[in-house]
Amino acid sequence: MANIVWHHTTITKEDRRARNGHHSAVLWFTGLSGSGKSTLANAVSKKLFELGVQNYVLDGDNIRHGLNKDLGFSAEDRTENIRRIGEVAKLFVDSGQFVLTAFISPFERDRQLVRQLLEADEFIEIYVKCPLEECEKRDPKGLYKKARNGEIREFTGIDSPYEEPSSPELIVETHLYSLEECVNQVIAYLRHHQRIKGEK
Ligand SMILES: Nc1ncnc2c1ncn2[C@@H]1O[C@H](COP(=O)(O)OS(=O)(=O)O)[C@@H](OP(=O)(O)O)[C@H]1O
Ligand SMILES: Nc1ncnc2c1ncn2[C@@H]1O[C@H](COP(=O)(O)OP(=O)(O)O)[C@@H](O)[C@H]1O
Repeated sequence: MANIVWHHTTITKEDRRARNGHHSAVLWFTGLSGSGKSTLANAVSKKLFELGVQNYVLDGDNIRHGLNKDLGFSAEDRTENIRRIGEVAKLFVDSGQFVLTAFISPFERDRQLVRQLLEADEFIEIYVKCPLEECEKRDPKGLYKKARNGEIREFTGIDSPYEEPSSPELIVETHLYSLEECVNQVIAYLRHHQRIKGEK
C-alpha cells in the first residue's frame, strides 16, 4: 500500500498471551444456515469464559448490521464479508484472545485466504455439519421457507452453493449429537492440541 507504513506495537501478541496465560486463535465455525454455528459458538464461548479463557464471538447477523451492512449475498459480497471478518479476527488473535466466528462462509477459497492470514496454530476450522433437510426442518428464522417461496434469492443451500471444507481441523455433527456433546468435542480438541490447558 503506497505511503502507509506498518506500525509495530510496543506490546506484542506474545506479551498479551503471557499475561492471559493462554494461546490465542480463531475458531472458525462454518456451515449452512441453521446448522448450529451461532448456538455452538456461544456455548463454547461460555465454557471458555468459565475456564478463564478470554474470548469473543463474531456473529453473521450482528456483523452484517454494523461493519458489513453495505454487503449483500452475491458471491462477491460474501467474499468481501469473509475477507473483512478475517482481518478483524486476526486483530483479536493479536490481542491475545480467542475469537469465535459464526459465518456461513460458503466458499473454500475465502476460508483458505483467512487461514493464510494467520499462523498455522492460529486457525481452527470447525465444520458444523448438518444435512440441508434438517436445517430446513429447524428453520430457526423462517428463512428457508422464504427462500423456497422465492421471497429470498441466492439463499445458501437452495440457490447459492455451500462448499464443504476439504480439510477442517474438526467436524461437529449437530444432527447426531446434543449441544453439550458438541461443545465437549470442541473443548476436547482445544485441550488435545494444547490450545488451552486441562485434561480430556
Ligand atoms: N441469501 C442468504 N443466504 C444465506 N443467509 C442469508 C441470506 N439472506 C439472509 N441471510 C441471513 O444471513 C446470515 C448469513 O450471513 P453470513 O455473513 O454468515 O453469510 S456469508 O458467510 O457471507 O455467506 C444467515 O444467518 P445464519 O442462519 O446464522 O447462518 C441468515 O440469517
Ligand atoms: N447439537 C446442536 N448444536 C447446535 N445447535 C443445535 C444442536 N441441536 C439442535 N440445535 C438447534 O439448531 C438451531 C441452530 O440455529 P443457529 O445456531 O442459529 O444456526 P446457524 O448460526 O448455523 O444459522 C438452534 O435452534 C439450535 O437449538
